[in-house]
Amino acid sequence: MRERADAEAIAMTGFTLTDLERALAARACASPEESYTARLVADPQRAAKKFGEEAVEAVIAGATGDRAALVSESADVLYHLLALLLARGVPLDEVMAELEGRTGRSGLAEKAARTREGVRAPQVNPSSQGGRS
Ligand SMILES: N=c1c2ncn([C@@H]3O[C@H](COP(=O)(O)OP(=O)(O)OP(=O)(O)O)[C@@H](O)[C@H]3O)c2ncn1[C@@H]1O[C@H](COP(=O)(O)O)[C@@H](O)[C@H]1O
Repeated sequence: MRERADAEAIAMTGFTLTDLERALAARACASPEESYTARLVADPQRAAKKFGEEAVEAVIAGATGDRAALVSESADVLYHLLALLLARGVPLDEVMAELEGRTGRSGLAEKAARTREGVRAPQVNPSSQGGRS
């Protein structure tokens, strides 16, 4: 029941990562005294470090099965990932295009296509725009 209620609440929000990306871009030029985003964008190394810290916290929440913490930490991860992308001049659209290029091919098929030495086998899906790292 709880999970169904959560799903209904999620369906009601129209807020997207693109909305958040726009909000961060608007804050990036603010004073670092006024904006946490501006601090991160001014210092990509710090943005990367914070992203890593938040990712680890999400890992712990996921491993322990703490649902509320996983939601909260996932929000931190997404925020910090967008801040890192902004700091490094990578538009979210570029990441989405990378993901779109992976559609139509199972992750397991891609994994199986790799050689044991880690050398990438030729891509067999013509719709795929690029490989995975
Ligand atoms: N979504 C977020 C968001 N999520 C997390 N955080 C901040 O991320 C920080 C990380 O949490 P920590 O506990 O690690 O913070 P900390 O220990 O104080 O951080 P450090 O001193 O280690 O850098 C906190 O200060 C949170 O407030 C966020 N800060 C901003 N946003 C969004 O960005 C918008 C602009 O924010 P500002 O740039 O601060 O105006 C906001 O309106 C929000 O929409």
